[in-house]
Amino acid sequence: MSKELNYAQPSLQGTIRIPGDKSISHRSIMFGAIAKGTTTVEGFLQSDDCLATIDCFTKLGVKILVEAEAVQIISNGIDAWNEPNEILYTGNSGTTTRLMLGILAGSNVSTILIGDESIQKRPMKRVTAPLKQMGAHFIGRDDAQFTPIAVEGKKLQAIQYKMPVASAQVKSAILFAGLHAEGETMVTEMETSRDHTERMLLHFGANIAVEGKKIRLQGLQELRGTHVVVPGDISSAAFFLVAGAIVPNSKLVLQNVGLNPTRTGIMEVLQEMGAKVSIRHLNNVSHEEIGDITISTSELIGTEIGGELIPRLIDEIPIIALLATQARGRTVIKDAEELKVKETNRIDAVVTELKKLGANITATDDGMIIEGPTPLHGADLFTYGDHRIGMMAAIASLVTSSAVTIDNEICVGVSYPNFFEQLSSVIK
Ligand SMILES: O=C(O)C1=C[C@@H](OP(=O)(O)O)[C@@H](O)[C@H](O)C1
Ligand SMILES: C=C(OP(=O)(O)O)C(=O)O
Repeated sequence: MSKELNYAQPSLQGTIRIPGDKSISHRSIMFGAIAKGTTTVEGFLQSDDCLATIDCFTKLGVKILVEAEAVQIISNGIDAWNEPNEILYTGNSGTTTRLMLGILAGSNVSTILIGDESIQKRPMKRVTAPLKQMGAHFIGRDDAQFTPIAVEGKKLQAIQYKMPVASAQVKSAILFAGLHAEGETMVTEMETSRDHTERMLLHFGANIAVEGKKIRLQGLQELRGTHVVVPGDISSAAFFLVAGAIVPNSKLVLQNVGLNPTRTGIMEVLQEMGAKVSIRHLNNVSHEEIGDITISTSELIGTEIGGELIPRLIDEIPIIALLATQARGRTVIKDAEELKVKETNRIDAVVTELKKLGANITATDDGMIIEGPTPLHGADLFTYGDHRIGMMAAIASLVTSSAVTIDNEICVGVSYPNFFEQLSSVIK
């Protein structure tokens, strides 16, 4: 369904409680299903992607009760799962698809995984190849590069794996498989990526050792159900961080934001660009840091973003590109080829759509170059069915001189179902 966004010179004021982190919500269900006993989750993100994860485990016979943000998972452990009589549908979710491949590889069930049109184009060999080295058995298009993929659960062997790509999904798929493999699995990262899997392993009582970019996990450990509190998603907060900084006369307080350092690249970029941003009420929940962030309208300057920062802000790049259109000077985003294999090719999508609004932005092989500040005007924008492109377009419309229309507002439900309600609540 298309949506017209027409805000006449708004200012943004107020407080938003940021909904649950998508990565942590997925993992809370996965670990709850693997562990023996009852797991309770608080602050769960009821978005399309996370519900796809719940649906997969329900089909495997795990009992999962969802009541708004509270979830209860009752499981007798991975060995008690049923062989499903239906195909597991992972929807639009790369995280569900790749992590499930790692989990199912070492289970004792046979299953088939399929996703939506976007998932069917996203590369899976980055997980199926190392998992095969551990003894996993997959059948799928192009040597298990693309879904649908059939998985026959097998006894696995530990692996020592040096990652060729900075990806938390690849790391996590191997760690999940390693948990059900004989011996000690060691993963060495190229760059540090989000470490929610490692932290949740600790939270569920597993023995895991992390030394710099090396992670060691002893196989065949039994996990026990526990209570998990999910912090707010900094990738969702990012849209309001940028809105608060670029919309005139604005001040926003974002509560309950996850501040795990493997995710806070956008905070460093905002500070580097001169944004008026501060953090208060730092706290810890379930092995994750949280806090409240205040942001106000700022004079911004261009910056360079690359190297180890990229995995720590990978999903925020579309909205950071919009931020850069309103900053003085040049912003260079590099080392971000991974954007090409997200829900859509996010280098092409961001550059094409921001150009329609009048931005001075050029695609490069591994990112983009933006010159600013540029006044933006309205246009009909295409989301490519990608939630992060849809939300970037909505935030852009707050600073355009005329209306922006987006072709699909529903896609925001993948990670942020109440995005438009929360946006409306702070527009004055
Ligand atoms: O592990 C995760 O929860 C995620 C890892 C990242 O993907 P990659 O591992 O492909 O970089 C990120 O883009 C995705 O939104 C969530
Ligand atoms: C890339 C994303 O998620 P996934 O890989 O789980 O589809 C995202 O949320 O931006």
